[in-house]
Amino acid sequence: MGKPVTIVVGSQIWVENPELVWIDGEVINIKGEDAEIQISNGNKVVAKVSKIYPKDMEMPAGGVDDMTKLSYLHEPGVLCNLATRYESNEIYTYTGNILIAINPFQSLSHLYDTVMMERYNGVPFGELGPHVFAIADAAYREMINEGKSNSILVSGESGAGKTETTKMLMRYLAYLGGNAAAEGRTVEQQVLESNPVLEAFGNAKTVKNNNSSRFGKFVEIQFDKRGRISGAAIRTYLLERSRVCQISDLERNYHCFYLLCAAPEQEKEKYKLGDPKSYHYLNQSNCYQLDGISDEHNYLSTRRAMDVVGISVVEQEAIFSVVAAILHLGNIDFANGEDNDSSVLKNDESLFHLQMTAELLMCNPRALEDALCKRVMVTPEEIIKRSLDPHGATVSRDGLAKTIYSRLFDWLVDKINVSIGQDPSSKCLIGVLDIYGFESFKTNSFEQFCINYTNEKLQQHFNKHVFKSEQEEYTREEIDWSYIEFVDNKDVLDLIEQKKGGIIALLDEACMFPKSTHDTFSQKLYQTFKDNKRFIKPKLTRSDFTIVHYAGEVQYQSDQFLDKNKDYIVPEHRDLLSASKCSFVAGLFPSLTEEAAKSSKFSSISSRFKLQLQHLMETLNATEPHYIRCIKPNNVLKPAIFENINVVQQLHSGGVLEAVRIKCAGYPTYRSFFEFLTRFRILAPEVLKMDFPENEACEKILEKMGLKGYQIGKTKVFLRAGQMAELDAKRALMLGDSAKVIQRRGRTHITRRKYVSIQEASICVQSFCRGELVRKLYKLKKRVNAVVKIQKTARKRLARKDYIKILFSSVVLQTSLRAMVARDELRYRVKVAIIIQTGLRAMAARDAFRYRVNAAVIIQVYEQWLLVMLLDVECNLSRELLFRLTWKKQKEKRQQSWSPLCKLIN
Ligand SMILES: Nc1ncnc2c1ncn2[C@@H]1O[C@H](COP(=O)(O)OP(=O)(O)OP(=O)(O)O)[C@@H](O)[C@H]1O
Repeated sequence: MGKPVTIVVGSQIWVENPELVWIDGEVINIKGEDAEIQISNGNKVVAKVSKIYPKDMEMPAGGVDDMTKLSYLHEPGVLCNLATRYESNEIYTYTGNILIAINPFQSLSHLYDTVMMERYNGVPFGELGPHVFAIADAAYREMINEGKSNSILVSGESGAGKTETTKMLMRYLAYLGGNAAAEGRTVEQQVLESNPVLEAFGNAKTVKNNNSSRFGKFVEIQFDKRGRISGAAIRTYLLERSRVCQISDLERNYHCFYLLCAAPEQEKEKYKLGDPKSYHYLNQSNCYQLDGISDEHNYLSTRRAMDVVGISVVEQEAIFSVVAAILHLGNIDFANGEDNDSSVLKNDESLFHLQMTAELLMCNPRALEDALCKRVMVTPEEIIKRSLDPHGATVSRDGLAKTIYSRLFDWLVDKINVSIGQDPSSKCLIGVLDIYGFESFKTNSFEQFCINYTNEKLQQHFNKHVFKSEQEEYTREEIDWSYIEFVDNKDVLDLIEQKKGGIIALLDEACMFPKSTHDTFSQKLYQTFKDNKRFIKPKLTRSDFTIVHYAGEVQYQSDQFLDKNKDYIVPEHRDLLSASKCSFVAGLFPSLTEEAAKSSKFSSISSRFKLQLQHLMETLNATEPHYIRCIKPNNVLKPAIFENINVVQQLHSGGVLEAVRIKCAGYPTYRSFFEFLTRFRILAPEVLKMDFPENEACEKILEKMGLKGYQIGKTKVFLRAGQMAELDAKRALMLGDSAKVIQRRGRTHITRRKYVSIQEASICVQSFCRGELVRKLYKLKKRVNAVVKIQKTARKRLARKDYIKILFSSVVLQTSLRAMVARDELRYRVKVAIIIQTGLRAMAARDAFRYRVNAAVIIQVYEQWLLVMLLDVECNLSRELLFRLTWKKQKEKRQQSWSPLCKLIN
């Protein structure tokens, strides 16, 4: 781990926290060895300076896709990066070339579709984001290009996603190396379809995983020269046999039992099967159904998969007969027999199940009962048949069930292997290892011992590989790495597997010695390993022992070690089944002579397992390994929950933090010259001014900072653990000082700008206000004017209306008056005229009268005149003329007196 080196007041750091494992905060005070920290949840804590780690404040918000890009490669940094990425559903992250896969517990189908496969096909490693396809692609390319076998090791705790990851790997490899136009069952189809078959018989629901593989698996995919899949082989490791007879609550037995109980009625009838609740091997737990899973449907798909992998219908019938026989076998109960320590079938029900078991296994029911209730003891003198008490018979029954099931499983694996076929001419293979991760429970038995032993083996392989790849990087960069210490767990492995005096050897020895008990075995262990640092005798127990594994201490309970280690089949059981009339059942139990020929020596589960592991390690050592570490982010199996405590534990047990430690033992941080100069030029600006080559410039900076032990490679600067932090701390100080100046100037600038802008703003506001006021005033004035105008117009209209009214009235008045006057005048004139006319007429009449009178006078005169005058004519004429002149003058005088009246009339 990168040691915290330079922590100063103001440093951003990580400090231990009981709930979150690590929490970030800021150092606010340092007193000697103690630092006072303001943590991000608002509290203050005091911690030892040596126990706090610097936080990378320049880490991108979404985290980095490769842990080696972290400036500080330490546990909190790794954890924070994983949590950040998981939050945005980035479930894959590299640590160098190790892929960390965090179980999303939700379908992310877009990550695994054909488009994604096409994207990753042939793309150099690291060019695209971290992905399981990238690992498979790298393995495939390496195999094709360098002609070297590769292996992909997938590990993690139960439910972490190993099997899912393995399936994705196999799908991708089948995509890369598949025969597109092949007819019938192709090898890759068979390899892929072997999964559901193995899962049906080797997987079960546990509290940790609804589909937990109860065995380890190494799938070798063989390729021909053109990179096409030409064969495959599946090796399995350590099937959990005890599950067949014993299950805890909330767990289930192997899926195949439930699938068969959900088979179509006519099939169930054939095997005389009923409800799962009626079978002892299934009803020890109350869990029968899995949420969202249909056993009925899975039964049919398992049968289909069996067809694809080449298991004939007859063989399938035989397989399910054996599965049904095991269920019936479990229901055979025993009661005390007549003799002491003897047993008999408990009741008719047991008899029925015994008969069904015998029928399905095609063996003699009597012989089956004998095999369960009796033991044959061979002594040098004679062969004795001894009865077993009910408990002994039950143990014998369970032993038989376990043996039959494990042999059935081995047969399935062999069959799949034969059916898929191996390619003897293949030179290259890709092996995919899906193996149980490190386990540490409250009670740890023989199974956990074997599992943890496997993990120690794989850890050693992992350490060597990580160490080697580190060395390769150093060699590429031509730097000296000779003094880097190799982190090894050889001492734990020696403790377990050493030929002489290792735990396995002592266990085998105990198993061979008939009088051994777990107590004597434990005492032997305590005695032998009392000085071993990796072995602890726990206080307060008589037979437990603790091993200090690379991932932590595990306390084992040794009480069942001896029984579980015995790889032993009761001869009566073997004789019974090898004599079965069913060739399939007989084939599962080869006769003693054949088997004895195979192995004459004593065999124990642990030593057989050790041998298997040795073979596995040999295979792995001959390949180029790639590692995938699966992590289970929470125990509630729900998406989007990241429990730091769980994850840290798994990072430890999966060796990720060990890999980090190996890196830290060498040069955990390296940066290209450019990156280094970009980040640290501030520490020696004068160096950059002098135009040195990049490597010299880096060296000058490091010298100036007084660092020792770093190395300058061809393209990169390699720093020892903590040096990055030291440089960063100095950079932080310098940045701090510069920041103060910048801040001061900045603040001045900002304040000035603020002032100016406030000023401008206030002017703007003022002018706006003024404008607004004026606008309002103008508006008011405009309104007043408008009002005045309106008033004026209104008044005008009113006045005009009045005027018109008055005018009209006055005209009417005038007219009336004038009419009246005219009428009066007319009347007056008419009167006058009448008067005048009367007067005139009267005058005229008088004139006419006078005239006539005159005329008559004249005439009379004239006549007298004529008479008299004939004599005086002349005198008369003058008189006439005179008269006429006088009359005319009178007329004119009258006319003159009448003229004003005539005018008035006119
Ligand atoms: N990449 C993934 N995408 C979606 N779901 C996943 C993924 N990986 C795992 N899971 C979910 O997690 C469950 C457990 O995964 P899996 O069976 O692969 O775990 P495992 O590590 O093989 O466990 P065991 O050791 O018990 O067999 C799966 O059934 C699936 O629901």
